Amino acid sequence: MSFLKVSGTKIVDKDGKEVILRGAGLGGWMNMENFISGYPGCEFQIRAALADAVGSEKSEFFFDKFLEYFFTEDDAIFFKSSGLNCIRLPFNYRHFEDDMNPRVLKTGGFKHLDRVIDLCAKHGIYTILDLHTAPGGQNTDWHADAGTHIANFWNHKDFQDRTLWLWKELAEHYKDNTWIAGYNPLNEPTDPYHTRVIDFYDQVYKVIRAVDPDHALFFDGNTFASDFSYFGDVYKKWENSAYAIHDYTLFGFPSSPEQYVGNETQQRRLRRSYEKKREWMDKAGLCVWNGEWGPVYARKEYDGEKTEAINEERYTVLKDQLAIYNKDRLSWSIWLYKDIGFQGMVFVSRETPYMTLFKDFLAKKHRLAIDAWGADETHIRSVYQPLVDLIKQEVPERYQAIYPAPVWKLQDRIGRLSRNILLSEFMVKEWAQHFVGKTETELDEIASSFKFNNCLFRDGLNKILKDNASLVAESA
Ligand SMILES: O[C@@H]1[C@@H](O)[C@H](O[C@@H]2CO[C@@H](O[C@@H]3CO[C@@H](O)[C@H](O)[C@H]3O)[C@H](O)[C@H]2O)OC[C@H]1O
Repeated sequence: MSFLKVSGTKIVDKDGKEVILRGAGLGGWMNMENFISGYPGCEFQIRAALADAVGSEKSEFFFDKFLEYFFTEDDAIFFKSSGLNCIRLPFNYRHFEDDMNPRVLKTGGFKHLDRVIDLCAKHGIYTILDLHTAPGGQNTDWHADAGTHIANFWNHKDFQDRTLWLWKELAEHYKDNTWIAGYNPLNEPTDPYHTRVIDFYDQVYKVIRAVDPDHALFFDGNTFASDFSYFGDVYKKWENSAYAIHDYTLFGFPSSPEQYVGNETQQRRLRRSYEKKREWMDKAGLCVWNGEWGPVYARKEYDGEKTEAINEERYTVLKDQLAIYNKDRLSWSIWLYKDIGFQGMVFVSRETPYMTLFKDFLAKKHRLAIDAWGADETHIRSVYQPLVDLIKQEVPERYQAIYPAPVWKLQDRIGRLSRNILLSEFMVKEWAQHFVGKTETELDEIASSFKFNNCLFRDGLNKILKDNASLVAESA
């Protein structure tokens, strides 16, 4: 077994044979996220709140069990049987470094990461290591686990230096592992100046290469992996590197401007928005990896009778995206492998202890639209409209678009700050309170809700992925 390499526009094995990586992201695991696992706000907040509520011993026990059950050998077997060959593994820097004890490696961080990498390898699945959360927050959203919309990673050299230190440690640890297809040094940067991200990549490239000359690097574009327009000819300095877009389309979300029927105009729009993201790579003849994409799905408990029709529409979007990717022989990683029922290939059954315990709380979260991802907030829009109106009235139009505009419209910014950050913050203790008085056995049962055999399958999605795997195998 030898390392995969980037050669021109392709990923190849040791014989120069093309390998197309098709897989999914293990979001919500070593970087937990609100809509994936059902808590409010950010991971660092719920971890602190749980420790406050039940003590640090029980809290650590619960999270360790959660990490263990979230991905086991059954998951690897199912994943492989879906015709997929690569898992993107997002992780939070906090597993490896404590903010109060910087630059001291927490070796316990490797416990589950090593375990899952080895399990995947055993079943012939490559992995890509994705630093989803860096000190200070490398982007403006909840999944950077910073608790704020200011991506302070770009404002403090020390946050960047700590991340360089961490990548050196990780590269040392994994440099000989040929089942790791590569490193994805930073998920979805949002650098308002567009240049600091390139400087950082250049530094991280050097730090990793000094200890690990072999693994491929996958660099996300700026502004949530969508924009390479400032990258110029920097690629000439970086060998064995691919470039990652995240190809989400509005058509796959409740905020879609129209019903998606896959007509010619809609397909053209789908392709155009994808091509725009990869323009720079195509001009320079570089390798593209689509590190995240995929629709979200309707749920019976919230969307009622419309559920099936909505999901059929989303599957049409999914198939049309796959057709585009197949034509380009694109490597991709769909978002998401497992969650509590919004986007994952598999999801925790509503009958489990976790979902029963949080039934009412989850309904409240949905009613208040506090998770930003795929939220339909039309029913509570009037509450926030006065704030939108006030800003529109008092702030000159030319100052209303703050980066990451235009990706974030004024309405989105207000939603992120007022619901996803502020309102969520008020619900953190309430989430933790659900665990008070539970014994270790009960905590174990709650965590085991995330085990593969306690999950249901999103059959429509899995069938499309499996059929696609057979299709591409035939035409290979
Ligand atoms: O952890 C993931 C996270 O990586 C992912 O981030 C979001 C990606 O999409 C961003 O918005 C898109 C920007 O480009 C436009 O063309 C698309 O229409 C938008 O969807 C969004 O701001 C990021 O938060 O999201 C899911 C998380 O679980």
